[in-house]
Order: sequence, then C-alpha cells, then structure tokens
Amino acid sequence: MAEITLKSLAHTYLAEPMGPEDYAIREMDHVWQQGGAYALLGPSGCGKSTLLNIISGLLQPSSGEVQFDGCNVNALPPEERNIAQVFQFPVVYDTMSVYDNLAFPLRNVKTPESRVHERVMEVADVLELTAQLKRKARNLTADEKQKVSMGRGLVREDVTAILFDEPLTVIDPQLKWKLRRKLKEIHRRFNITMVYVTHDQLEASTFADKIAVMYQGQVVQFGTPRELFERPSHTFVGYFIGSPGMNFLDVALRGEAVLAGDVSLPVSGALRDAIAGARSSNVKLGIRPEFIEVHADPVAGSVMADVEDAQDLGTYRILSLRLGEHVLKARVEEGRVVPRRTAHLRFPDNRLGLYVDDFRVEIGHE
Ligand SMILES: Nc1ncnc2c1ncn2[C@@H]1O[C@H](COP(=O)(O)OP(=O)(O)OP(=O)(O)O)[C@@H](O)[C@H]1O
Repeated sequence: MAEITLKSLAHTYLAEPMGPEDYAIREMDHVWQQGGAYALLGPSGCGKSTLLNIISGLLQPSSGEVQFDGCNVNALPPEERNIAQVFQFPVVYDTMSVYDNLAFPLRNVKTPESRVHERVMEVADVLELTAQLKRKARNLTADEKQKVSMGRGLVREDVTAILFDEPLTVIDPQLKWKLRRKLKEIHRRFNITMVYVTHDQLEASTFADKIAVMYQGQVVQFGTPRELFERPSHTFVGYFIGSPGMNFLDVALRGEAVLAGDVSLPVSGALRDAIAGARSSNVKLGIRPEFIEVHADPVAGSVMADVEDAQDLGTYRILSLRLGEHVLKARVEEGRVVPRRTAHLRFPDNRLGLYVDDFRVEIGHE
C-alpha cells in the first residue's frame, strides 16, 4: 500500500536561488492516495520529471518531505522505496530473453524460482507477452520492449506504486491507445498507485481518474478531467485543456459597466460585484468555446461580434469572432446556423469564470 504525501516540498537545481522562479518545484503540498490512477500533466519544463525523480528517490529535494503512508522516506535510496519507474525509453537487457528480463528483479532479491515462474507468467499474460517469452529482448519492437519495461516493475511483489514518465513517447500512434487501455486494466487488477506523467491532455484524461496540472513548478489544479474542463482554477488550465482552449477577456469596471476593451458586457450583478471587489488590475473573464452561444440575430443579453473565420471540422465548426480588441473562439455544432459576417454572442452567467491574477474566484451565481 502506498499513499504518497509531498509535504512543503521544493526543489532547485541552483546553489543560490534568488526567488521562486529559480525553483523547478515551488513549495507544494500534495497527496496521491493509495490505489489511485493519476496523471501529472503539464508543458515541457514545468517540473514533472523533477517531481517524479524526487518521489522515486533518484533526486533529493532541496527542502520538504516525501512520505509513504505517513513515514518520511527522504533518507531511503530508490531500491528501498518499493516504487517502480517506467521511463520514456524502454530499459531492458537486450541480450536476455523476455522471460529473464521479467524474472530479473525477483531473482535479484533471491525469490524462489517457483514463485518467479508464477509471477512472470502472470505478468506476461496481462501484458500479452506470453508468446514472446523465449525471444531475446533485442529482437522486440519498441512497444514490446516498453511492455517488458513495465512488466519489470509490475512483477515485483513489493511494488506499491508505479511512476510512468511519458511511457508512450516511442510507441506508434495506433498502439498508444491499446497500451493505455492495458495500463488501465493493470491498474484495476493490481490495486497499485499509478502516476502517469505526460504533456498530452488526451493521454492524461484517458488514463487518469484525477489529473494534477503542473505549471511553472506548481500544481495549479488537481481534479477530474471534467472539473478541469468545466471549472479550471487557473488561466493556464483553461488554456492548456480543451481544443481550442478557453477564451479570456481582460475586463475592467467603468461606472456600472463591465468593459472588455471598449465593449460593454452584459453580466450578472453578482459577477460585477465580484469584479469590483478584485484587488488587482489583472482581471479576466474566461469562457470555453463550447459554452458561447452564437446567434444570427440579437437575443436578450447578447453582444455583437464580427465573424473573422469559420473552420469546418466535420461535425462542428470553430468560429473566430472579433469582439473589440479580443478574438474569441466559439464551437458551433453541425446543423446550427453559422452567421456569415455578424454574430450575436451570449455568455451564460454560469459558464463565465472570473480570474484575478490568473486564479479563479468563485462567484456563487449557480
Ligand atoms: N539536471 C538539471 N540541472 C539543472 N536544471 C535542470 C535539470 N533537470 C531539469 N532542470 C530544469 O528544471 C526545470 C524542470 O525540468 P523537468 O525536466 O522536471 O520538467 P518536465 O516538465 O519534466 O519537462 P520535459 O517534459 O521536457 O521533460 C526546467 O527548467 C529544467 O531546465
């Protein structure tokens, strides 16, 4: 069993850090619960591998603690942490057979050969490697090798968590889908905590029950794929999740009016009050392209925009709409009228998010 707790954890690669921007991991608290299927999602350089290496013990954090089931494991070397790590590139012994590769971690800790056999056969069965057991690892395809890498982690009976660092990078696109499903199956069968690192939102949401979105060394949101989509708690999450990402309008209050540039937006009193209470000039309204209502004629509470472009994507279109100084994206499903030049947009209150200094402020209008 392993619940992994990160307590006031921070890491810098610099000897003399000057400020938060010098930290690959900015101080964070986080819990991965026992048995969860998690993804760690974020762009290149946000700190994903650093975090994984700290959990597995390959790297010592500059400050803070890694705890397994409440016990501080900072002083434990990787081999004593009961954690397996699967990297981008398969780690296999080319000259050994698949069987011996899978058996290696067990033989290493002097497991009786009868038990080794049982475990290797069980894991080979799950990974669909039974037919390859006698082959030399060097003759395998990239995806088969990666399956052997995963198998070497899974075969160990003491493993309570597996960390995957972009494990499908070298896999053909057609096979990625299959391997991801396999990982889910393994997760269900073995009751192991799994943390899957990726920069691909689709990969994250098909694997994980909960996703931690990382940005500039911080976890800016930890939630289900649906929560990340419907209520991004940071502008980065809004922008990074979804295709296209969330629209953001810089807004300011002038008298009673909420202005986006020189366009007055018809918003609820609750939202206007929340904007008035913001203690920053960095105030944005966010709305997903899916939630903007696009009408050909004016409706109550609509604003006028120019249609700049309409991209046909088969079952829907993505419109580019100019609203003063902003260009918004809106998704219009097949069969709905697509205005040619001028559109009338409505932003449903419960779909508008308020962001002050990039963090979402709850308004309570639902
Ligand atoms: N060994 C190192 N020495 C110095 N700086 C490093 C080292 N490893 C990573 N960094 C820096 O730390 C930050 C986080 O890097 P990290 O590799 O953890 O990010 P990542 O999200 O895993 O990116 P990628 O997806 O590209 O691997 C980056 O600014 C990176 O340049």
